[in-house]
Amino acid sequence: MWRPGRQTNTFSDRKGTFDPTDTRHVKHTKLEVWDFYEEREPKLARIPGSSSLEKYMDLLEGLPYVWRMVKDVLAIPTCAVLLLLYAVGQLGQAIFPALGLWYQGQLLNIVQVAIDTRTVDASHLLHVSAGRIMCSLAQRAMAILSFRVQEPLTARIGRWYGVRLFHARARLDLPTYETTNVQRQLDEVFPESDLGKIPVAFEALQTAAIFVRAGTQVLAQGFALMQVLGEHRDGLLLCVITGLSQGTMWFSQLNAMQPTRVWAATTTNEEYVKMQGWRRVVSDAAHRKEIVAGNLGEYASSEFKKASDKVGDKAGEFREQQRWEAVRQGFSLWTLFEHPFQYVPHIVFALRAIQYPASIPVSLASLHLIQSAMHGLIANFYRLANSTSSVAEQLAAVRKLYEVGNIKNKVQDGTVPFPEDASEIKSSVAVEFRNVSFKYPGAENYALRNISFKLAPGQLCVIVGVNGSGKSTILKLIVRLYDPDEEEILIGGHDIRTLKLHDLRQAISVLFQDFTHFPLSIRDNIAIGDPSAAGDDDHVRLAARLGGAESFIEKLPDGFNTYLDRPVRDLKERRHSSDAASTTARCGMQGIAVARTFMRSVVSEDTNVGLLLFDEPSASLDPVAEHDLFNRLRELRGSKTMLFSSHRFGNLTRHADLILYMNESVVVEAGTHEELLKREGEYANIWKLQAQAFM
Ligand SMILES: Nc1ncnc2c1ncn2[C@@H]1O[C@H](COP(=O)(O)OP(=O)(O)OP(=O)(O)O)[C@@H](O)[C@H]1O
Repeated sequence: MWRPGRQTNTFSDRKGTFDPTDTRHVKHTKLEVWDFYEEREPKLARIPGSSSLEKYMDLLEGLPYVWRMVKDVLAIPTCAVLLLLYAVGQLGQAIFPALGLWYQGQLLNIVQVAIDTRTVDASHLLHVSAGRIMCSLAQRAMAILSFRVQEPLTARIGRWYGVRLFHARARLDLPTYETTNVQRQLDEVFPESDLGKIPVAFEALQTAAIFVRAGTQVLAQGFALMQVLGEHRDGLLLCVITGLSQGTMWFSQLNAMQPTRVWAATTTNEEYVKMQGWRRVVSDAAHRKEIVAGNLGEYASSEFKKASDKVGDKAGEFREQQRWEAVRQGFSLWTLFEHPFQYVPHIVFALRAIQYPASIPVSLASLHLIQSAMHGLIANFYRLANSTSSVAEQLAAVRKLYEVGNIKNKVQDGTVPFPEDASEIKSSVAVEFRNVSFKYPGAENYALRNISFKLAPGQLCVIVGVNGSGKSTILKLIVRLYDPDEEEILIGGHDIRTLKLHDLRQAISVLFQDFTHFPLSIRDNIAIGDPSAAGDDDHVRLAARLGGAESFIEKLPDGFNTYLDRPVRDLKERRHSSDAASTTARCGMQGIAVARTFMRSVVSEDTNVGLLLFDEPSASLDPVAEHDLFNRLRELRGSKTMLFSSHRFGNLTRHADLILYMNESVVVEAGTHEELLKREGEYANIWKLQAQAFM
């Protein structure tokens, strides 16, 4: 935790928390007026590839998932062949450069022999030259092969995992989806934008390929280099010197590239803070009036100067100080010698050339050969070392990828099929709440307390009450968006927790108050109400007609194919039509939502829906449209049980078999309209005040 002393400013690039007084894990540096705290690196972190030692634990945990991933990827059609080609390309790129190096050494031998004996073995020369050229060609061909294969491979793996991840996310229930941990888990796996994103699985394979390739290359090049060295005077000496100079250069570059760890900065220098305060006073137009009217210009200047003199030259912004510190740290005794060290091999070469003038051309060529070989070798060594840590990161990513599929839903599935007898549904279903209490996850107060009521099959229940009284929550519990904390809900005489979730939800048609429109076409928005009939255009059209949306939809230029909110934006500077269309379309949204519900419940003769739930569908309608909708609902529901929530006391309550009048999470009064009027309680009072206006 960050325990603020008298800090006035803190910055941080990375998310993280630490205690600045914990000197074992946090390093404190004074950067002029700033106190800079950074997380100490583990001691081993300087060794390339070890900076993520803790990630190796992830690596172990990730291994079983990798096995699954490999099996999955190989099972994707044609991926096995593509992967094989990719592996060949990668291995080729590792082996051919080493082979080329060996041929180059052979060429040098030929030159050496030519100088010493004045003879050339022409066929050997031809053979070696051809070998050298073939290696170059093959190396290039392997690079092209890898590159060409990568595109279809990435696309195929991406598509396969895309579908899998889509399902992993789509299947989650509400309380699970709303959990912070689950959200974090999903965020880690789903990139914000898919643009140019390489699928995690392919990235992991690619990293593994780089790892294997770099390892093979190090071995092959090392081997070839040994061969070349064995045949050249001073080869080993030149090799060691070149290796040392290049290795150290890499090492210092690597250190310079260390990523910023978790850090924070603060200042306790009061004069610096005062300076910044005055700076704001004069730069912010909001203070100008008072500065001028109060004659504060001179005073402000002298105060600023006083503070500035006290702080002196240390008054830099934190970022600026941090930059200077980085520059300061960049200089060391080693950096002084680093550069001249690069020339040591040349000096050694020059000295030897003076000693053996006859071998100058060969030595020159071997120097070049050894230098470029060492360069490649060391670059590969570092690539290898770095890829070990990224292999660990990739494995962790693969594990997360698969774990998303294992997230358990909080609402547990039941085992009892519903309805056991299909004709049961046709005659609609009974609903009963037995002393149900419920709190939303993380909420302190009850959203429902001791709710009890009973609805016989085919009855109409209207739940009324002010906003926040708990009406919607009753409907949400019936479809098991959440489970009650206490007691039980029965549907058709069964505790709903025992019923198969799919069957239960299949038997219910629900229209939520805060219904949303999917970024799909209007047709699909309606059809989604009943996936089993989604392909039937007449069915969709009828649902739209019954929902009162057909005439509105037909007036749109693209009719049922109109997108209210197009998920793919045209890539041009301005958009005219789509916005205009969506403004007009908004008016018909309610109708589309009702049509979606009807698609499931009333259009089809042999529907399996026995219970209709409407959560304030008339909230945004004017009284005439509301009256219309009520009549339509009453007509169309047939014998189905219906629960209807509303904060208005109007038309529908008079037709209700049961009215639940709710206030502050409890049912205050229950009965028919007549019964409640007779009782002259709260319902009767409010009805008298409100209802006539809507009749
Ligand atoms: N997802 C949620 N998380 C936490 N609390 C919630 C959530 N949804 C509703 N509530 C709270 O539960 C209580 C009952 O809400 P509910 O939505 O059931 O009331 P309502 O009578 O339907 O009102 P409205 O018509 O405004 O939806 C309210 O206090 C509300 O703030």
